[in-house]
Amino acid sequence: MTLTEIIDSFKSKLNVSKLVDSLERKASFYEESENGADENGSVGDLKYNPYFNSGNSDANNSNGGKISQNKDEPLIKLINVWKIYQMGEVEFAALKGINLEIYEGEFLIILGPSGSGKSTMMNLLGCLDMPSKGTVCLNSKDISELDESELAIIRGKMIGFIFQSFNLLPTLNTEENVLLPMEFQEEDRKIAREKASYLLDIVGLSNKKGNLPSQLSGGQRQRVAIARSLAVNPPIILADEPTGNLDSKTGDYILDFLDGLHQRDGKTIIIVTHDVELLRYATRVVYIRDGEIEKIETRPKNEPDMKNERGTKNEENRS
Ligand SMILES: Nc1ncnc2c1ncn2[C@@H]1O[C@H](COP(=O)(O)OP(=O)(O)OP(=O)(O)O)[C@@H](O)[C@H]1O
Repeated sequence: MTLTEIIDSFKSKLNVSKLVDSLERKASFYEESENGADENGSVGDLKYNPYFNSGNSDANNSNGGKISQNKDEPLIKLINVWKIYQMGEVEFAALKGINLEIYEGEFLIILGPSGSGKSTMMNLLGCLDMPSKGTVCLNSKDISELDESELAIIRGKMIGFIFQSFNLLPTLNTEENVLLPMEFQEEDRKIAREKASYLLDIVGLSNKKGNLPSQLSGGQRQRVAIARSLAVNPPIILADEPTGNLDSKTGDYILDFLDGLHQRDGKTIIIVTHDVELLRYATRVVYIRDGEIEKIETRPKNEPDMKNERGTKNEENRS
């Protein structure tokens, strides 16, 4: 199947939730370790690009990936949200009355043990699934009032997804995987290729444009996934265990990269994870257990002792 045929078939459905559901959610474990950066670029060493950041280009988000709404309004709001899975006669409540507001510019971590409801929450925050009860608002719009194609469009513009299993299309090469969301947004082909080229440059994969996912390491695949998530310059990056399948050194690169997007570009980052190591990046932590919010903690970003903790860890990794 050619790229055009794949895109056409996706467009005809415009139902990304089904697409995502059907994509592989469980990644194979990559034992290989890699440096996290290629010779022609290092992850985390972001160059400022006015094309993406100035807001006066013809990028899809004409405000340069920022939101023009009232800053006092949450970007995403969950009001008494329940998710109940039906298994034959049996019902299971994976989320029980969640209330949460997420604001522009946060680095929010949703932390909980296995089975606590993190992925279920991520699917609702990303509008990939609908709640059984309660309301989810994206940019002040109740998503239940949008039809599937309206939802796919607003989701496509607002949210970049990073999954632990990368969710790259196996038959598309690196560049084509990054181009895919821009094709959905009907981006001009030439501009789209320029953006893909820029994004692959900043994630250090300019020399891997023609490689299929199977010809990349785990860390490289995750970097392709990050480049793809940034393709339409979304204001929100939503990541499900973004380092779950990476060695700790590559994981640190990926997190530093996301941290740069947060600190430098003001992007709103939301990560769901069970890994307490990631908390040092957060401005707010939501602890969930058994489908309920246990507590919410606001954290000073990059406290000195946290930096030391990170420095020590990186030193250990280098040795
Ligand atoms: N489609 C489904 N049908 C029935 N039960 C489900 C379904 N999806 C999830 N669950 C249940 O809902 C609960 C929350 O699942 P979820 O995947 O959100 O947890 P999680 O915190 O992401 O777990 P993990 O960290 O192990 O991925 C679990 O008990 C799980 O068994």
